Order: sequence, then structure tokens, then C-alpha cells
Amino acid sequence: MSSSRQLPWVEKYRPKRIVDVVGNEEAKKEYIAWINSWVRGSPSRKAALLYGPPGSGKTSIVHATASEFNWELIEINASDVRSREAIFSRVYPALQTRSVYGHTGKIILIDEVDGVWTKEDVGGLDALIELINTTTYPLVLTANDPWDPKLRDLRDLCKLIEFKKIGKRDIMRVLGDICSKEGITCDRDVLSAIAENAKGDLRAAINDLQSVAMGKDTITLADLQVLGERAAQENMFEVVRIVLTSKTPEGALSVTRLPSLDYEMLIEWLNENIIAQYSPSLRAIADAYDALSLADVNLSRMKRKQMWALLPYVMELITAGVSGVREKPPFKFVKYSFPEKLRLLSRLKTKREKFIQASKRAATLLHVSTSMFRSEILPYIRLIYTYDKDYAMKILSSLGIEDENAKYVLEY
Ligand SMILES: Nc1ncnc2c1ncn2[C@@H]1O[C@H](COP(=O)(O)OP(=O)(O)OP(=O)(O)O)[C@@H](O)[C@H]1O
Repeated sequence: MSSSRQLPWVEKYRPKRIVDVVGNEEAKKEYIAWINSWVRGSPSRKAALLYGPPGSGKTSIVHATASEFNWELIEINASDVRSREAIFSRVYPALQTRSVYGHTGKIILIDEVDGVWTKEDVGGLDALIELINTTTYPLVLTANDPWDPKLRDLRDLCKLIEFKKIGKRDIMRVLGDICSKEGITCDRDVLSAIAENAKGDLRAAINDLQSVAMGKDTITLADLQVLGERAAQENMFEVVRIVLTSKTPEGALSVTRLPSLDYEMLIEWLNENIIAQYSPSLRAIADAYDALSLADVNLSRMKRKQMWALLPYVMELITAGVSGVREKPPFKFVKYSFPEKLRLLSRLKTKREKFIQASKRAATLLHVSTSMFRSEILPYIRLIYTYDKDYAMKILSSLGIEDENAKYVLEY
């Protein structure tokens, strides 16, 4: 099998049963108790909010539950259901359709609920709360940081379960298992270096292992150099250029051999840049978006039904499919743009980070926890701000929050 057709190991070795989810014993216990309360038909809480750092197994445990109980997994990214209409048009219909795969139940996963809802989307958040109150299936939400004051009502409704970073020893064990299943000989030093570098993120560790292992049956410390070179390979501008301007389908397909190609990111980039490269040929633009939308449909089917065999089709559609369009205009130099959607997400991320930093500082000065500051004190400062801006700014300044940071704290 060529490397382009190889499944990402993070998917191939995703835990199939809850016991296969590594580490976080305490969280697993709480989660299992919650799932069992659903199985018994008397859920303690309708929804669980799994929170913690990336790559710690939050999503994996839900996938494992679906496959272990033979439940249909309805997986949706929170940013796709920001509005009330989206919740009604995307989530409710999925709950009502009968599964054609002989599933015995359903479980709903709404990923990354933090940083999604802005002031304009409160309707979406309310609709989610309504969904929690009425659901007849277990509903799991995930977040890296669940302490946003906007999520307070949501938090109150959910069983909160904290996932922590995965320990280095556990990471090394997972990497060692993968090596033996793949028939790869790998020094402990190498596993230790990859695990160390991952800093508790098992997804990053497995991806790194796959990058260094490409086509080898022995990995040594010298091979870790690839990890340093990855930054260059990840240069999305170059990847987009290859796909959109390649003269042959094979040329476009060649990017799928980059060890760390992020195919979901590539879809966003192509979506943003197809028109600039293919205009004025409407036929070329239409064909390219046809291929991209087919890839998107397959990608979401792949994730929803855990049909990883669809990945090669997705890869071919977003490369050869997008490149091999009819009436493709001659090569022209185009300055590609960064996807607007990702820009929006990263803006929210910066805001969130500033907000977290500032509230930590204030909480330390006040000798309270950060969450207490955000939920019990900050709302009053915001209220004061609506009546007397200067006075509220004085309060914030006495808490070490000034200028720009005050804006983040008041508006986030
Ligand atoms: N605890 C774990 N046990 C086994 N595999 C794991 C674990 N955590 C992560 N992985 C591996 O890493 C991949 C990504 O993990 P997962 O999607 O569960 O992370 P996450 O905590 O949901 O991260 P994010 O917050 O970024 O969504 C999984 O596909 C799996 O291969």
C-alpha cells in the first residue's frame, strides 16, 4: 500500500473500547459511571462536558463508547452549529433518523464548545441547552477550557469530567505498541524523545512517530531530524500551489505523501483560494468545488460512521479531483490567502488567551480561584462598567488589568 493510502495512525490506533483509552483513570471512572446511568435508563445528568488539553482522549473515549456499545455516533463540531437554526437543522434530524447499520442506540458528540459562541450566537447556546434538557440520548461536549462565563449555564447542566495530560510513560507504552504492531524496531531513547516532545499530547506523539517511521523498519535517534523539517513541509502555501497548478493528477496527488499533511486544513485553504487561481473559468471553479464538496461529504461520513476506508477517496478528491478540472486556465501567479474561517478561530483563540491571562492575574491578587473570579466577581465589574466606565476601569487597574487587557476582560 502506498504511503498516501496509509491511514493516519491516530485513526488506525484510536481506542476501540473504553478500557483501551490510556491514562486518566479517574476521569474514565466518572465517565463510565455516567454512561452506565444512561444504560440503566436513569441518567444522573443528560450531558457530560469532558474538558482538558488536546490529545488527551476526550474525543477518543466517546468514539470508543460508540463502538463498544454499537451506538451510532453523531459527531458535530460546535462551530458548525453556532446558531439556533443549525442545531435544529443538523442535530435534531440526526436524532430522528433510524440507523441503517443495525446500531442499538446513539450518542451525540459536540466537539470544542469553548470559544464558539459570541454575543450574537446566544440563540445557538440556548438551543443547545434545550437539546440537553430534551435529549433521549447521551450527549457529550468537549472543550479545552470550559471556564468561559458564557458557558456557565451549560456547565451547570453537565457532568464535568476533567481529562489531564497523558503521562510520558503511558505515551511511550502506546508508541511502543504501535511500533510492534507495525513491525518497526525502535530504541527506547527514540520513544522517550518523542514522548517528551509531545508534552502530554498523545495525538502529537503518534503523529510524530508516524512521520519519522515513514517506510522504515528501524527508527533511530538520527531519524528524529524529520520532526524539525516538518515545519517546512507544512508550508500550506506551497501545498495549495502544487494542488491548484499541477499539470497532472499525479502531481497534485504527490502532496498526500507529505508525512504531516493536515487534510482538513487543506480543504479550508482550497476552499478559500480556488476562485483566485481558477478564475475567470467558471467551469473550472465549478468542477473544483464539486470535488471539494464531495470530499467534504465523504469526510463527514467517514468521521460519523467511523468508515476510515473513505480517507483515500477524500485525499484523491481534494488533490487530483480539485486539480483535474475542465477548462483549467493557464498558470498564473496568485497570492494565496489564509482561510477566513481559521482566521476567525485564531482571533477567538488570542482573545481567549489574553482573557485567561488577565483573569489569572486578578484572581491571584484577590486570593480567589480563577473560576471564582470569572463567575462571581467579573460579572459585577461588567455591570459597573455599563453605568460608570471610569470607575470600572479603576477597579480593573487595581487588579493589574489595564488598557487593552481591560477590553478583553470586559468583552470576552
Ligand atoms: N487517552 C488516549 N488513549 C489512547 N489514544 C489516545 C488517547 N488520547 C489521544 N489518543 C490518540 O490521539 C488521537 C487524538 O485524541 P483525541 O481526539 O481523543 O484527543 P482530544 O482530547 O479529543 O483532543 P482535542 O481537544 O484536540 O479534540 C486519537 O485518535 C488517539 O489515536
